[in-house]
Formats: sequence, structure tokens, C-alpha cells
Amino acid sequence: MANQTLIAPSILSADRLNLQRDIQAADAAGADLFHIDLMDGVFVPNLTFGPDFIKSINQITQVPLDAHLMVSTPENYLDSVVAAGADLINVHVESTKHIYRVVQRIQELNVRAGVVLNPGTSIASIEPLLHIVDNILVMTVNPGFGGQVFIAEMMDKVSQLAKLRTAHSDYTYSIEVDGGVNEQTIKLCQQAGANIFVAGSYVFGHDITQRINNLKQALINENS
Ligand SMILES: O=C(CO)[C@@H](O)[C@H](O)COP(=O)(O)O
Repeated sequence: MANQTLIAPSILSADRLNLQRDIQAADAAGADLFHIDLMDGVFVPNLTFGPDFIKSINQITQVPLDAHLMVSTPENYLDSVVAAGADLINVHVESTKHIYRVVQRIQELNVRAGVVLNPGTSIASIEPLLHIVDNILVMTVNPGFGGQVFIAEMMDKVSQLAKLRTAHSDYTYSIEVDGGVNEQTIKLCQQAGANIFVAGSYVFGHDITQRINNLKQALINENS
């Protein structure tokens, strides 16, 4: 996962009444990772899924699962999210008083640990974590809702993180982007140095196979 290019459809935008259909369509279309947003209505003004939901998804797909915890006190959910089958857990810096301990705990549970930077959160806030984290998720919208407009200014943050990783041999994190990713913005994200691309409303509610192919094609064309 560290340097692999991964397309991660965000389940938030899937059809709730036809979740299995949408997830299996994305799986068949070559989704590399499913991004699952857990929101508690406190850390962000929206409510979504809990650990049981991750468990259900894990039963219908072999695709690895990326749990994005938009909850206060994420330490309360780590064990159950891991037991449910998450392969990567992303935690917001502001959501806990003990972000270093949370990262360590996720890794003790043998799961990849990521930290999330909101648009208003600086790289400096995670500087002490850069040598231990497995992933950094750069939010390219404000967290809480699908279908928002991509904030292009966040590309500076992505390129700084990529440069820091090149400059430090002990930094091994992958760089994930989330919010407003489509066949155009994905190219900007890749140019800046991201390798995991979350896309919700661009993929779901449309021809899922076509949309995932478009994203993959945009990356191939960008490379050639
Ligand atoms: O974390 C979030 C929203 O807070 C995302 O994962 C959204 O699900 C992305 O949706 P789009 O911006 O791609 O529609």
C-alpha cells in the first residue's frame, strides 16, 4: 500500500438501499480499497456507519477496507473497527488528546495507521508522527459530506509531504487524498505526489465500472 496506486471508492455515496449491488460492482470494476467514513455527529455534523457496518462489508468483498474515523475519542472504537476487518485506520489529529498513542495502538493491532489533515490543519501538527505513520490522508474538502468541491490549494500540502518523504529515509507513509476527486482532479493529486485516491460521488450514482475505468485511465494518461 505504501507506494501503490490505489483507487478507493467511498461507500458514503453508494446507494444505501442497494449497497451490496454497488459494492460488488465497484469490486468487479477493479476497486483497490473501499473507503468507509465513520461519523459520530460530534466530530463532524453528520452520522453514518459504525464498526458493524464494516463487518458486513467485509463479508461481501475481499477488497481491503480503509476506515476513516470522523469521531471524537477514536481510541474507543479501535478494537472493534479492527475486529470488524479494517486494513487501514485513519484518525484525525484533532479528534483525540493522544494521537501518538492512538497510532501506536492501531499498529499494535497489526493494522496500518493513518493520520488525517483537515484543510485547516498544518503538516507541522503531525511532525512528531511522520516517522511512525503508515499513511497521511489529506482532506481536499471539509470532512462530513460527499459531493463537495475539491480544494486545489491542498495540493501544496501533498507535495510538501512527498518532498519530506524523499528527504527522510525513515518516512514511509503513503499519501491519500479525499474529497472532490474526479477524472480531472485526480491528475493534480497524482502530480503532487498522492498515491491513494478516494472518490465517492464521482463513482457512485453513475455507471460505476465506467467511472472507475475513467479514474484509472486518467492516471495512466498522466503517466504517459
Ligand atoms: O470523508 C469524506 C467526506 O467527509 C469523503 O470520503 C467523501 O465520501 C468523499 O466524497 P466525494 O467528495 O468524492 O463525493
